[in-house]
Amino acid sequence: MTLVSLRDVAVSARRRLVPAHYDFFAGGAGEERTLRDNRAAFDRWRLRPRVLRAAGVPDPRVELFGTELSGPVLIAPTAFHRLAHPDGEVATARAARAAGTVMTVSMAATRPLEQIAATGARLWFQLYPQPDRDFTASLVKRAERACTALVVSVDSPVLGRRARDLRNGFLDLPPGLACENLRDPVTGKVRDIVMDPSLGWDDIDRLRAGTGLPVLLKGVLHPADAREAVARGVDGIIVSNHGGRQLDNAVAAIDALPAVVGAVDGRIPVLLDGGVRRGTDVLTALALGASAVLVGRPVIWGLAHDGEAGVRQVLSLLHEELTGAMALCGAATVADLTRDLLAA
Ligand SMILES: Cc1cc2nc3c(=O)[nH]c(=O)nc-3n(C[C@H](O)[C@H](O)[C@H](O)COP(=O)(O)O)c2cc1C
Ligand SMILES: O=C(O)C(=O)c1ccccc1
Repeated sequence: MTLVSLRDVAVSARRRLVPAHYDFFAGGAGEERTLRDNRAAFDRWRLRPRVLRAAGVPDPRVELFGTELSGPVLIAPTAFHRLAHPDGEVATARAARAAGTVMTVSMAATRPLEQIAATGARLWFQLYPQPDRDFTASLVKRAERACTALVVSVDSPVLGRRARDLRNGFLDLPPGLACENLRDPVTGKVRDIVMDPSLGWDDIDRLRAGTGLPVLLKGVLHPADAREAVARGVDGIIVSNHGGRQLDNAVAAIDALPAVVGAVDGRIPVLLDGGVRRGTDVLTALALGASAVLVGRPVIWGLAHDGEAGVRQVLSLLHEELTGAMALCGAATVADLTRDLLAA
């Protein structure tokens, strides 16, 4: 079958995955209202293209924290890639490298960070700061050797209640798979990831003070939090509701974006994830002030479909769709993706 959109890749992935694993990847918290709304909110936007701009072939490149990327679509951190494909995160990283974009490695990756870095991909590391501060510091040290930014997930003081996983009894990885970056090098034992409800701004200050890497906060939806992040010297914000997997009834990511962009007022990059499935979704997010977007599930579906090649396909479909939509809007570069291109 020829795959002409991310929807086709998702269909193929569903056929290949064990149902409980498919549900783990696809599912959200509670009634899955936020999960659905991430998509529905993009569906509501309409574009008002410009004509006769003589824009030529669009150039979608962006620069983030001093590095140039082939386009504004990055890979969001997602857990357990080896559940989708035996190569796991190594395949994802190879695809990111081929596409010229960043892969954000999840703290719950099933390959060691050093192996993922050996692909030569540009990596960011996603961190759930652990109550054991020495352990957290040691993880940050490892990330500094392999990655160019730290993404701190701040939307998970507890794990969301996900009905599909509860029903399926999906609690943990099957034997043979583990969160390799939580393995103790001496004992070989793997720690559990702790969601820390005591995490506060002081912890963000301490993390920042302890690393030279740019620090992004992932999971910000409220403009007051965005303002606080800027005041504390945070380097970037990812507007996200964790793909609808944490707080159900949380606002759709694209609906939360404008107020956050307003609060940040250009001082640091604002990225977005949640429900990005089309080039026109990327275009909409950038027109609303995002510097770039990330995709979570589509990457998993690509992996399940065909490993590295499947993820490459997902990234190139989005790239093709975006450049096509830019051309049709008369946009030569991402700087031309302005608010006036959106109807209403
Ligand atoms: C299966 C799965 C696992 C995830 N694991 C993590 C994780 O380990 N850390 C994290 O910060 N976010 C995690 N996320 C959230 C993603 O980073 C991202 O916010 C979300 O998937 C974006 O929505 P999308 O899937 O609609 O693109 C996960 C999402 C999914 C679907
Ligand atoms: O963050 C998530 O959404 C997620 O599914 C997860 C699962 C296990 C460990 C860490 C994160």
